[in-house]
Amino acid sequence: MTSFYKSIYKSSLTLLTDFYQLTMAYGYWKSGVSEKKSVFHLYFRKNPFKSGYSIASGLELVINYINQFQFKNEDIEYLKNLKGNDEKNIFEPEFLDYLKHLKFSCDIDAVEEGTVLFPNEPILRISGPLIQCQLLETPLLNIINFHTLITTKAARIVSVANNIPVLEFGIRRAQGIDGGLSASRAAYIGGCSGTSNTLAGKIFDIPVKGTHSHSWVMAFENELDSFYALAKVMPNNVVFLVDTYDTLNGVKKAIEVGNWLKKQNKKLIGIRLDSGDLAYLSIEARKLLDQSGFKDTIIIASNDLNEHIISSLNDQGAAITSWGVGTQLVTAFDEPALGAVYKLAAIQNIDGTWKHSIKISEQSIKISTPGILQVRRFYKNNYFFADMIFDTLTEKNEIEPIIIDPEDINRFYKIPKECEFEDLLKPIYKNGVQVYQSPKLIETREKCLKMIDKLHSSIKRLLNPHHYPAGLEKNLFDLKTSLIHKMKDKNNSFS
Ligand SMILES: Nc1ncnc2c1ncn2[C@@H]1O[C@H](COP(=O)(O)OP(=O)(O)OP(=O)(O)O)[C@@H](O)[C@H]1O
Ligand SMILES: O=P(O)(O)OC[C@H]1O[C@H](OP(=O)(O)OP(=O)(O)O)[C@H](O)[C@@H]1O
Ligand SMILES: O=C(O)c1cccnc1
Repeated sequence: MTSFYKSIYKSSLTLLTDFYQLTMAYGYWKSGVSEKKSVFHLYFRKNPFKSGYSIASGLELVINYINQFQFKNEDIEYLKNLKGNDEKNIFEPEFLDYLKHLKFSCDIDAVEEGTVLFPNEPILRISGPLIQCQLLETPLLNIINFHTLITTKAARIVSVANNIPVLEFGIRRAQGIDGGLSASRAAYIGGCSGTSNTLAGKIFDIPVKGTHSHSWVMAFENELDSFYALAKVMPNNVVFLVDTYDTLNGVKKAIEVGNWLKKQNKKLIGIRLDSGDLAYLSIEARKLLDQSGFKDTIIIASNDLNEHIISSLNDQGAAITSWGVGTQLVTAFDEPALGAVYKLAAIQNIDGTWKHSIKISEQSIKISTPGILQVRRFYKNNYFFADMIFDTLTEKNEIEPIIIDPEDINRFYKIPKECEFEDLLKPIYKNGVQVYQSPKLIETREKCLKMIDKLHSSIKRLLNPHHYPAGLEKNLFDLKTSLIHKMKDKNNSFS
């Protein structure tokens, strides 16, 4: 998949960053702090779509990005010629030389793709020279924000689809070429069964699927001729779009051609409905198909579907056996950005000890969490029980089995002794060397589906999902509270 990056983006992606990252990098270098060891976390503050959970996604693309991270001659040439307001070069040659020889040397720990995750839990933890951590902020957010958003959307759609396949049909309405490719990949991780996006199929090894469009029907004298033509050209892959003129009439014509296919020892695989009342039409279509002996013929529905419409159609008893979902999935239509952030959480002192860093805000949701964090997931009876964010600087034997939600201190939970646990952040890079290999995409998809099974149904429901118990380990909560008080005192004092 790395070759995909090389072929689509022929030149380097290192400058795919906000310009202020480069000016700050210059500032760190000039101030002599560029090599100070620092720790940053990437996390989101709230689940998108009013969901009870999210799914971490995008790590393999992060790895691809990091593996090409290097200032190439062409990047340096570009930066060299940038002028400030005074018409002078912004960056001095020694700094550009430093960038030219910069070699990625950070540690990265990450939550694996397809993992269920909750607000404030780091998806990525980056530790290393301040300058490198800073330069990575924008691209890491770009990749993880979009991927996690779309995988979460797909998981929600798949979760209401009652084990019926969901096909991703979105490339025509996606946010540009990379938006479309990334969305196809992310949607597959979230449980979609295939994509109509053939390049995504080729690059990411996702099953490609499809029917035909209205223009196929319109290109022939009449609907019946168009169905016969398709049946003759592709007798093993016949799915007719039946709504070009009149849906139920279209179904009858599909049945006529289906009978012809039977005589050729072939099968009418399916029909697709793309307009009108999908509940009523699917039920009526099913009756017509069954009466004519086409009990196995599938009914695919499409038309601006989303998780709410699919859920409603199921409640209405719709006889749909496959869903085609495009626009609303690949654009995350109802909430088009995840809003994950990247915050400095600790910085090393000269003596090797760590100084905790915190960002204060009037909005408690925006106050960052200090420390070198890890996420511990507790299990009970094979279900997720609770998640604890703790500071790895806290001595092991001092970690308390109590978690407190920093946004609502009335939500605190005691972890029973019998709970098993797993730490979610896994080593991906150590001192700049990759120590993790991404699984195959199909394995990530399976893992994601299995993991969603371990979530209690109350957390998965679309409307007002139950709040999953997650929060800060007690010591970390206390540390954060005392730092907030300290910072407020310090910044409010006029002496
Ligand atoms: N029974 C149903 N219950 C709830 N929503 C439905 C039902 N049937 C269709 N929808 C959804 O309603 C929305 C609008 O459907 P509508 O029937 O107005 O479209 P349409 O008439 O086919 O229009 P167009 O031809 O522009 O696609 C779509 O998102 C569709 O998926
Ligand atoms: O509705 P989505 O979830 O995005 O699914 C993809 C849509 O793309 C096609 O529509 P087309 O571009 O032909 O437009 P139309 O059906 O709306 O006329 C297809 O018939 C679906 O309706
Ligand atoms: O193959 C299909 O049926 C398809 C593909 C893209 C968009 N809508 C439908």
